[in-house]
Amino acid sequence: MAQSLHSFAPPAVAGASTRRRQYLLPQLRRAGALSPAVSIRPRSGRAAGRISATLFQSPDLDSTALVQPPSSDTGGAIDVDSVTEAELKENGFRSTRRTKLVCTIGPATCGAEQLEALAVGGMNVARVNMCHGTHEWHREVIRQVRQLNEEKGYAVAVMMDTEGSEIHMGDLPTASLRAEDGEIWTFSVRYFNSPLPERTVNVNYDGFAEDVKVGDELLVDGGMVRFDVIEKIGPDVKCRCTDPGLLLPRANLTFWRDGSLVRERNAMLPTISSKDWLDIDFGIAEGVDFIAISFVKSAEVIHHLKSYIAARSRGSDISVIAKIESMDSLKNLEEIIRASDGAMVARGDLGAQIPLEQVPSAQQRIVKICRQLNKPVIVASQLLESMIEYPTPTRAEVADVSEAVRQRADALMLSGESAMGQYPEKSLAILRSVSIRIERWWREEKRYEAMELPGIASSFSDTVSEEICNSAAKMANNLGVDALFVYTKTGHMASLLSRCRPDCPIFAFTTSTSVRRRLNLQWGLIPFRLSFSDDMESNLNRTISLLKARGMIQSGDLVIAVSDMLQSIQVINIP
Ligand SMILES: Nc1ncnc2c1ncn2[C@@H]1O[C@H](COP(=O)(O)OP(=O)(O)OP(=O)(O)O)[C@@H](O)[C@H]1O
Ligand SMILES: CC(=O)C(=O)O
Ligand SMILES: [K+]
Ligand SMILES: [Mg+2]
Repeated sequence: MAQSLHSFAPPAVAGASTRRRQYLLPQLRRAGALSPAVSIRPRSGRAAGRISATLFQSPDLDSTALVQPPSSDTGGAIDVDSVTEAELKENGFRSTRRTKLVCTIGPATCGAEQLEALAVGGMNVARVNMCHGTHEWHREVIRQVRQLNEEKGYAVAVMMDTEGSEIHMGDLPTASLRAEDGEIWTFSVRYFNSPLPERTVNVNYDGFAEDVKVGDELLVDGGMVRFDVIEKIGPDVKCRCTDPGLLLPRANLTFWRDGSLVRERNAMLPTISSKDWLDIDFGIAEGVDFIAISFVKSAEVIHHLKSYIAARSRGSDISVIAKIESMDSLKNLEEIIRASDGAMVARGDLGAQIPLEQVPSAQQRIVKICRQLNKPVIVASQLLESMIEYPTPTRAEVADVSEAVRQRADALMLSGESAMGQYPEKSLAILRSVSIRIERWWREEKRYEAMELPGIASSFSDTVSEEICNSAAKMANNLGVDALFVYTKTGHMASLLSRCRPDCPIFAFTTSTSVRRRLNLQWGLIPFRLSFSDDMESNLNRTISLLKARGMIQSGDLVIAVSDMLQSIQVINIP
């Protein structure tokens, strides 16, 4: 029997069903030379060009043969996020933040001024949660972010997070309701025409009243508030509050029996509901950069969605992020991450599905697998939960943020802290300062972790890229260079460098604004948009003069450059 969820949203349009044909994704193949070449530029006088340290270079890749007319739309321009530019100028390369920051946008931050304050404060990605708000509301947020990017030179990417078909409460008559110890509340699947009776909340899952049993424990938001089920009356389930607390609109519900999570027919619910498909169509139409899929159970759903996106939005490169927040997703973790473009450790719901004490090790495992498979990973939920109400974090929260940074997660995420909290900007500032401090401590202590980075390439050309990036990152550490430069059309080489988590920042030059925004989620990357040719010599000369003119690099800086056109490693002393 098909299970159904009430979406508490306009009814799904007929035809937008979940049954879609599966298409095979054309494998992205990077064109490029296969021959690795290592060349070293003299520490002074760049005009001397590439000198004889070339290890191996095929004759047709001779630098003179590579000169090509620059692409037409070049201008002389180089685009970089204005916040990063200011940071580079002020503090120099080394002090830039490597950990990326995602902010959930909600009522506290949806205005233009607040969005700009977050952009200035270092928000790399704005997340909108489709659990809340209307398409009009989300469209307006996305439009404002894009406008800020265009007018003020930020490069904030947009992530849409699907609702997913898990069981949750409906909307509430007020922003929150407080349940007190011993109170009797009704959880109902009934449709109420008029305002909800007192101490009553809706449940979105039709099978709820049938599935729960008297004696079950009902957890709101993974245990923030708890109830015992005491009686079932048709569509109504009467519960006694045992752990008091605040009920928030659409809070997640789980029920437990004899110490384990109950997964009755709700386990059959689709990962992507019909409402989610409508939201995904909306996200594609609005050109979001990332779509995060809630409650992923298997790799199949990711393949399915990726082929759908490829068919619906030719040439677009929306990344699909798998949210790891269920037992099934942990069971199929590696294949899910392989299929996705990135993952989120969604600790809120994860902590409601597995015992809380298992969440830290799950986090560590997810972060590690993502790093090995070269997928960006976001650590999310409750990082600074107390800052929803208070202007300073608890010591324990700072320790939690530090641990995620120390694990070298690509990104940290604010949820309620930025969506509806009292101190969104302060919360972001805490993430920023803790990230910078821990990153620096790590470098000072030279705590190079001995993480094995397995080969992930599927072709010889990719293997060459991987070897080049691994070597370049190692050279960068050993030589103490100031920055790595990578010229990359698809962003792949940039992510391979990021995977190595080198000591210095990585300047990633890419020709497209969408690749540039996507790279914003990855550890240590400073994405620039720049039109470049296949002639690395002229690319480098042009980049160096553009960056020098803008005060982002200085004479005497030492840089290592790699590219996915000419597979080489160059050591450059900025003249
Ligand atoms: N667009 C919005 N409109 C109103 N409130 C919002 C909105 N987005 C977030 N919120 C509020 O902020 C809180 C935290 O937001 P967030 O999106 O991170 O929820 P979450 O429960 O962590 O995520 P998920 O629902 O994906 O598990 C929500 O519980 C909600 O109260
Ligand atoms: C972010 C999210 O979905 C969670 O923590 O559950
Ligand atoms: K969600
Ligand atoms: Mg969740």
